[in-house]
Amino acid sequence: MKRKICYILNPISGTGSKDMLSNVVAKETLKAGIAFQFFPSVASGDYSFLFDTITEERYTDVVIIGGDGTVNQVIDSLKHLPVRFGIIPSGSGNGLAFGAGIPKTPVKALKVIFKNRWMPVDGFRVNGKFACMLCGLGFDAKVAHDFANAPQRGLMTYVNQVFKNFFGAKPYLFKIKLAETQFETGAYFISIANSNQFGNHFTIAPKASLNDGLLDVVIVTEQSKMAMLYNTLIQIGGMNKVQAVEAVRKKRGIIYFQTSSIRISNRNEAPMHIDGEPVATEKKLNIEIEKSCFNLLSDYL
Ligand SMILES: Nc1ncnc2c1ncn2[C@@H]1O[C@H](COP(=O)(O)OP(=O)(O)OP(=O)(O)O)[C@@H](O)[C@H]1O
Repeated sequence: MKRKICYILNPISGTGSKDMLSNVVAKETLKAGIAFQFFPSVASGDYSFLFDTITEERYTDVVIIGGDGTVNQVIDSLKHLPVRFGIIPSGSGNGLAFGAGIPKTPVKALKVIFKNRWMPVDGFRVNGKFACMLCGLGFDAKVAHDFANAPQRGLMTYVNQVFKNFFGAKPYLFKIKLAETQFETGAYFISIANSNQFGNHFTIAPKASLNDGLLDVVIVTEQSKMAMLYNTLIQIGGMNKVQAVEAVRKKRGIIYFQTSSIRISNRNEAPMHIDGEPVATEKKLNIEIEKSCFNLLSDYL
């Protein structure tokens, strides 16, 4: 079947000029001899208006020009259609794209798309809500909420929000429930990761794979701020080993394990984000992997 690309471009993601970017994309796609059309992203995140167009006009690929929030919304809306998804990273973090080895430079990202190689990727559900990259509770979610209210996007705004929040950060109380064990712990934040990173190559879950059927859970427990900084560096550096799930228990420092499902009682209603987008938090969370639920254009495998 002849390829036809539906580009969905978010005009407000990240900080770069979208006019320049769409010109590059159009020029390179024409050069590659592939039919295409641009569609704007929508703030509601509901792309059902594209169902008929994609089916009737036989689009084979949907390529998102945006960040993780847009990637989440587009894939959640359209993954039941027989299309492959691609990403031209142009958000502030780009955690899924970078986790899948997609380059930041648009021309290089387009090369990956034109190669037409893809891999199945897992998603997961948080109380039924779709996630493809990362769900966070606590500190990083507070940062995501403040970032969403900031007048500007981009990496520098994100870094500013991290510093602003760091000194006032407090631990929240959680109960972790796994098939194998359960325990209560105070924690600054919990990351439930499918991609290995928050974005910007900040690898909070260095052993995470996009298609192993497992979520990497990282619990940064109650400890001094200095110890938290030190242990987070150890975690990012890949020196904190993944524990066997049967051996997971309450401990100081950072708890790191892999599981296909987890239940969390969020006792103090710690704030929550899904794929970097702030969402209303919930007291009881049921989180489950959705194995190989979409195909991503990537030559990473
Ligand atoms: N046309 C639009 N107008 C206003 N907002 C939009 C529009 N399209 C999408 N959005 C919103 O833009 C927000 C941010 O998008 P996105 O996640 O792509 O960028 P980012 O936050 O800068 O990057 P990242 O998530 O990688 O950090 C999402 O909440 C999405 O709903």
